[in-house]
Amino acid sequence: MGKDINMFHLIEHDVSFDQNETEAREINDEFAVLIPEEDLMASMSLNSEQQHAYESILQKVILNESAAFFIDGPGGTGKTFLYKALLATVRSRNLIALATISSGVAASILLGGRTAHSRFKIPLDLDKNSTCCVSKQGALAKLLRLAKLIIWDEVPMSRKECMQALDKMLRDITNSRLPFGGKIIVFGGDFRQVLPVIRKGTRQEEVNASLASSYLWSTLTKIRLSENMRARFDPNFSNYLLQVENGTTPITIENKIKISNEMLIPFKNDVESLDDLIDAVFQDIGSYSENLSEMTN
Ligand SMILES: Nc1ncnc2c1ncn2[C@@H]1O[C@H](COP(=O)(O)OP(=O)(O)OP(=O)(O)O)[C@@H](O)[C@H]1O
Repeated sequence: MGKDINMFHLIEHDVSFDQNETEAREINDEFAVLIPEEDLMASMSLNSEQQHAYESILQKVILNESAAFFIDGPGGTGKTFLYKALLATVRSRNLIALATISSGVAASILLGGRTAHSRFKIPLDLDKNSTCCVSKQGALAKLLRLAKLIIWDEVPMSRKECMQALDKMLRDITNSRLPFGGKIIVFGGDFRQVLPVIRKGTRQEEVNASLASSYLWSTLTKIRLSENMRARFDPNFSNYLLQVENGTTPITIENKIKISNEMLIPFKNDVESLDDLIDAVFQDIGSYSENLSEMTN
């Protein structure tokens, strides 16, 4: 547990926080999250797989029906694009949608995004009986009960006990036996990317630690995205990426991935080849300072 600020005697009188004020702040902060125009428009340019996911999830929000999804998609298939469309649509109806993600850096990609550990108060030392440090009467519990949609991206890299702790806590604060207390949860990620880190663990131990090995896995509706939107104008490259992720690329004798010749920049010398590489990857790098969104995309 954190320390009480009053222990440090920084000022003469004790600092106390009013429960109602804290509640109001937690909730107002969520209502105050900006909704970018481009996220609102995103729902109009979804591909057919994203559209199917978007409609299935939104229908549950509209009907207020319990549901838990897993969006399974290799890198670049538009998972983040889909979350942005969902968050914007739900928030534009003046409803609370919480955006969380397993890693800190990535939390900044989704507006209002927080790490799942911080948002749900998941303890760092976890075992199968752990639950989140959320008081049933507290401000966070109230916010979670109000939330119409909870998104947790990059879930394959978190240990299953994290999602199980969330499940237990939500059942507790909602007094419900339904998975995740009947809330609408969208997990997403790609098991081909990063699995939970287990110190000196074997591949099997990593798999056993992941959500796919949890009792929760069978309760999730799986929706697959397969069209690589990042490399959609380059089908050869997008097929190649999929082969790498599926472990089906040809490998060289040193057990390294073989990159096909058309993807290689021929070596001339250190300086020229580095320039060629930068030009090939970034094309018009000088223009990026004027257009940040082009750089991030
Ligand atoms: N329907 C769409 N229309 C136009 N652009 C899209 C669409 N879906 C995704 N994109 C674009 O494709 C790129 C990849 O999408 P996104 O970042 O959402 O993929 P991702 O599945 O989250 O990838 P990763 O797993 O690598 O994080 C982004 O530039 C995004 O803006």
